[in-house]
Amino acid sequence: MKVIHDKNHRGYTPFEEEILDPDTQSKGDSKEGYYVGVPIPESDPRSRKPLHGPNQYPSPDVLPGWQETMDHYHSELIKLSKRVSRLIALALNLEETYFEKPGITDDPMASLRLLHYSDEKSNVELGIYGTGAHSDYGLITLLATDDVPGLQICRDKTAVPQVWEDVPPMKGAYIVNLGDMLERWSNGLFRSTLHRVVSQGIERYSIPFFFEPNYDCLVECLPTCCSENNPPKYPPMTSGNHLLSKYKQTHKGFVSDQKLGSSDS
Ligand SMILES: O=C(O)CCC(=O)C(=O)O
Ligand SMILES: [Fe+2]
Repeated sequence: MKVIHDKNHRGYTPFEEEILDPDTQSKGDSKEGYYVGVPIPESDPRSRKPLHGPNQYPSPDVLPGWQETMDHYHSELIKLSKRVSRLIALALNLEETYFEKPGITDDPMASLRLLHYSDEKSNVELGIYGTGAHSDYGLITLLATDDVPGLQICRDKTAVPQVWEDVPPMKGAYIVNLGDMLERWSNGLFRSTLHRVVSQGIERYSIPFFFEPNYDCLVECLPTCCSENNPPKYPPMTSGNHLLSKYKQTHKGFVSDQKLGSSDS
């Protein structure tokens, strides 16, 4: 297929291509998806960075208006994510626009993903999931779902055994999941949400929007989140390296080329 998932992490991913919890799952997630990122033309110098480049759009003859609709929705979700980030900044005793500052999310690596789950029923004992347990990688995720249940969260990631709760679908609302980078920035004050999809044997559609900081943004403990008695718990890391290492672990089909600035971590 021409629009298959490419080195810039855009396009189509087939069923079972992603495996979000390799330790627990006996096979890949029973979902297919389509990634749409920030559209960056080849002529733009930013396209030399890993995970940056043009989107893959189906031909307008097949899906007229699709490109315009996706690009518009994507850009609206960036604006909404920034508004939500202001609440988080205020809660962390930071300037309201802290996360919008140059170098943080002024050139974000935001991915919209159109997901379709098959009617395969999940089986927790056999390690078969719609989506294996994971937390998202960035700052926040805005998740829109249809009215088919299946999403579950685990409030306490460290509890043994883990307790999973259903998240009922809510019309017209986004589910906001906190990501790993926010957990690291806030020194664990905000914890990234552990979640999974246990499919009920009914097809399901969802659209997560992953709002991730600039590729080169260094995510390190915020000054308002540490003290002498509460030193930083996580080493600093860049947003880009975190994403690249996660994609390599969880996507069978992901092969990033060695563009400027990419490194394994
Ligand atoms: O389909 C859902 O409700 C969740 C999907 C998800 O967690 C993800 O793609 O990261
Ligand atoms: Fe997720």
